[in-house]
Amino acid sequence: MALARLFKRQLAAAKLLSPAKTVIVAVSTGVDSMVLLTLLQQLPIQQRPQLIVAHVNHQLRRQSAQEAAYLRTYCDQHQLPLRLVDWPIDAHPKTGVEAAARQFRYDFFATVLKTTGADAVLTAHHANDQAETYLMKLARGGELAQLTGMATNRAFHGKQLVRPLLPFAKATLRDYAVTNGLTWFEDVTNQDITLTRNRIRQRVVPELTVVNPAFLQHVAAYQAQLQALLTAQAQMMTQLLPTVMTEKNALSVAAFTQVLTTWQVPVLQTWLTQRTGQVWSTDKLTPWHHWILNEQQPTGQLNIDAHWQLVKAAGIIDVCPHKKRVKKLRPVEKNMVDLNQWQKITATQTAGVFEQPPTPTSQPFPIRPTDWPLSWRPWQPQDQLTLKGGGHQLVRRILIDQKVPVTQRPLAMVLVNAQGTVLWLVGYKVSYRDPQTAAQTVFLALKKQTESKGAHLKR
Ligand SMILES: Nc1ncnc2c1ncn2[C@@H]1O[C@H](COP(=O)(O)OP(=O)(O)OP(=O)(O)O)[C@@H](O)[C@H]1O
Repeated sequence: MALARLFKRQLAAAKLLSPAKTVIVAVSTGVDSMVLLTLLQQLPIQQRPQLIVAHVNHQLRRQSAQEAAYLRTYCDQHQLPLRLVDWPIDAHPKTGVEAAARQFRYDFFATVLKTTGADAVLTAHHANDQAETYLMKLARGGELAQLTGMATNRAFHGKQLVRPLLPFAKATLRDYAVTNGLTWFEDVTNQDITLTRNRIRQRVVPELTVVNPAFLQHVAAYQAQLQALLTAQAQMMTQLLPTVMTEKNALSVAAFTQVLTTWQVPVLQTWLTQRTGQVWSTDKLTPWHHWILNEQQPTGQLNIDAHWQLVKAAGIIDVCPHKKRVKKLRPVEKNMVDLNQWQKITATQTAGVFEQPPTPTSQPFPIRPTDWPLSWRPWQPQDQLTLKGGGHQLVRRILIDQKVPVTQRPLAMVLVNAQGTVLWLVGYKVSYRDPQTAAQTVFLALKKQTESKGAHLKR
């Protein structure tokens, strides 16, 4: 049948159509992920990757325990290895439960990936999920690039996160489930139309599908076109940028005005991103663009955020850190680690170093006697982590790479040893250390209590 054939093509594109590969199948027991699991099980044995089922019992609904029990029986009957974890009720935050559940889920998938040495995590996102997210982002506003949507395949903890059902409509998956007599559980919260996604799912997408039955395909086609345009724009920028930059990587106003007006804002955006390592939204850039071109104001300074300012003089624009800020930096306060104790290290983060893992997502770390005492402190500009292979990466760079919002970056904390070496950028990355060189393993754990606005939209 068409679904099975196309599905196989998706797996082949991700290079997973082989018994030599191992995949983690994220199964929620909803119809989509039960179809994903069944399609994988139906693959011919000589092509089927090794399957490991992963499930998080979020303990958010009364039927959660029933779903977990069903999946346990299902996996027993089909001889499928199952990794199941409970999200402890006392770890549920008061607000932002959805985002926190998602964070816990992906942390768990990452742990399973690491401990099993699997090649990929597979989720059952489909074309309706893609269109819903697209419409939500359209309504919310933001950068055009965000409308490109979820990728079928993206990097995930050094491996892949693959969404092989992305080309398929939910209705196609449901038909498959009914035809093949699958058992699944409906999420009762899906009926709650006060939730934005559900309102779009139940009201907007069906209406647009009445307007044109090919609506889902059209969303996918627009996203592909947009991706192609963004790629072309990025190439264009690599050609334009050198024409406007001085030897010291500042911006020459005379050269900048020679650029076609429509390209000036993207050029400014690319230049600023290269110089600051931050992403700047287009709507913020418009007034700065006017300021740069304003001949009535040949010199001056413009604060563009809490850290950076544009400086205009002698026909040159440069971007520099605020001097005032640097002077105002307070001396770094350190807090000693109490082994086997949760410690509130910031207003929103509680972390600890333990001899036994207190949560499934705790990260093992090989510790040496000379490391003690350990301390928590805010990160400093020179802080860096050791990478496997001996290289180093600046904490600043890690926060940028992980797309931590600019406002959140100063709040990040590090765990340091007695020599001041950074062992953990809390919540983001653990420094590499060869286990052979350590006497003991400790476990680094974090309880998060925050939700970032719109975090449930992140893919
Ligand atoms: N409790 C769970 N256990 C295992 N996998 C899950 C669980 N919940 C969701 N998934 C996986 O994630 C996919 C998407 O689920 P869902 O649409 O509910 O998540 P989302 O929060 O909207 O998406 P995302 O996880 O990308 O934010 C599911 O099809 C399934 O593969």
